Amino acid sequence: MKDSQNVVWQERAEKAEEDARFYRMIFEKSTAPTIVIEADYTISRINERVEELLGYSKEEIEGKIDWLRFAVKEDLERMMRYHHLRRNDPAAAPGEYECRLMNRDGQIHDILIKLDMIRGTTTSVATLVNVTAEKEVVKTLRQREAEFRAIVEHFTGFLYTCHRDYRLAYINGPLGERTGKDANSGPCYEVVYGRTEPCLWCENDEVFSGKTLEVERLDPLDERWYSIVTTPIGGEDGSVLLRQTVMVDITERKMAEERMRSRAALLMEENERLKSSMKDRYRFHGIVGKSPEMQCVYDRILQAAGSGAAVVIRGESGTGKELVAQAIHGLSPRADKPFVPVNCGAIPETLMESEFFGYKKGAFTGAAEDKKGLLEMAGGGTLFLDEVGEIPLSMQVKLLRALEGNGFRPLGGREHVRTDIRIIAATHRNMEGMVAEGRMRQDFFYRLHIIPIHLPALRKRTSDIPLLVEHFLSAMEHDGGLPKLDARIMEAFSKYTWPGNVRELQNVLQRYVTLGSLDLPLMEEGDVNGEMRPGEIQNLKERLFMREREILMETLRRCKGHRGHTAEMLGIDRRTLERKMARYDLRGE
Ligand SMILES: Nc1ncnc2c1ncn2[C@@H]1O[C@H](COP(=O)(O)OP(=O)(O)OP(=O)(O)O)[C@@H](O)[C@H]1O
Repeated sequence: MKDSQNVVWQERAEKAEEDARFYRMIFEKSTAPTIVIEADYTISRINERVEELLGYSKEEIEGKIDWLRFAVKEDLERMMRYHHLRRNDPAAAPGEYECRLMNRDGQIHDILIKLDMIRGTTTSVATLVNVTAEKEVVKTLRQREAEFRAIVEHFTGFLYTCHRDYRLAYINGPLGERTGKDANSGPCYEVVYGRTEPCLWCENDEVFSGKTLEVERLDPLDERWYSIVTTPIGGEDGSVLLRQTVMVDITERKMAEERMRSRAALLMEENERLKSSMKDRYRFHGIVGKSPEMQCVYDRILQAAGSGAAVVIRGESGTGKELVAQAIHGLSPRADKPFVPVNCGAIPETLMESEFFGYKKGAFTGAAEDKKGLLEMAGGGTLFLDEVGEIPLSMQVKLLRALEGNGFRPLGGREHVRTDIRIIAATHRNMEGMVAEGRMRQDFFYRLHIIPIHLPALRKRTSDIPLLVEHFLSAMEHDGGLPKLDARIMEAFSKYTWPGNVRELQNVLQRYVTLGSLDLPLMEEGDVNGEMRPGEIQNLKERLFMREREILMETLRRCKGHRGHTAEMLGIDRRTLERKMARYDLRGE
């Protein structure tokens, strides 16, 4: 009997031991750091997670270290208070609270402690939940909220949020100042817009269905224009909680637009007037000619003037390319800004950069003071690049960069300069051919070749010759009136090929007025001089004069206007050539 009793007790003891092992294992392997605290603060047991959290081993802690040893100074008093309360008046002690514990390395963790007493003892069990990361997130969110609040408060525009029923939830400082009211003063339409009912333009339902809306309106309260952007503010479940409205004063922009619009309307009117009054246009902004070819040119000029895009004027030398460029500029909104013509072929390659971009004092020997470049000089206006085909490839890249809005740096300068210029280019060369031969960059070509205008050679529009003759002769001063040109001469004029185009015609007539003789070099139909002035024989001096001029013109033409080459071909120095060109009124581009 006694033996069987022993067996029962033994079995019970074994079961109890097994249970204890089981619970011990659960305690040990629990994923939450757990500690057992005695009444005198001693830690009697910890699990593995506590070892990880506090950096001490079981052997170092259990029965040896005081629980309060890990508490930070600021929390100490509170933790002691709870410890006693829990043992004397358990209902009054909090079941969980937050505190900060310091580990072996001095690292501080934010811990949420959940505590319970072991019934019938003065021992408590505490589970420690490390909430450091969560606390950090909350802290960052708070910081961010404070930043946003500061931004919103300092935002110079007006900002408010309101509920679906127009009740205001928030108004920012500037709006409060403007209205002298706060968010509790009434619905948005009353406080912000001084109305007695919802604004007609307010799409409240649209915004609460998730749409962002923008309107521009003139506020009758202060007669200023506002851009009003209204956006939904959503809750986490995707519903719209509030409507946020931002109002930015755009009065200046609106007025600038208005000025532009009226200027454009004026220009349109002017263009229309010009078009209608010139069904049979004989002259157009200083350009003379009534041929159908020139009527097309006039239309293109009007188009170009209204557009602001880059223009390329193509045509032989002397066809009036610069005149056309001036007309475009004069009819465009830039008319009151500079028109800067530049003959690209006349600028030595080494000086190109300083000519276009300018330089700063001391940039190189001889740079005694700052000098503005052509791009800056033409700021707001038009830069006319005559003989654009003469710009070397390296310079094309730099110009392109400047024109694409990247700006440029004057030589010796540190800062980038950006100018707003319109480019009109001109050339007598075959630009496509130059691109194909690699002498013109393709991107440069496309940047310029937006509105091409082709100027016909004079031989292709001989119907304009009488008008041009009349135009030039009447502009030339002459004692005793102008000699008349008879029909045969006019006929000879219309048969001549005019390699120098209108400029050549102008020069021929100038000679006629000053020397009294009419001389057409390379005349195809014989010499009309004698017929024009019967009985009068030119003296040697006059003949030599004409001959020399003719030779110069021809050589310049062959050398495509290059003065250095022309001088070399003629065996004279460049200065002598230039003196003679001035005397004979020749241009050598
Ligand atoms: N249609 C025209 N009506 C009046 N004058 C003209 C006309 N075409 C050209 N001219 C005159 O002829 C001269 C040469 O014109 P312009 O300089 O504009 O020609 P261009 O084509 O630019 O010449 P280049 O290619 O040699 O620079 C100027 O004096 C200009 O006033």
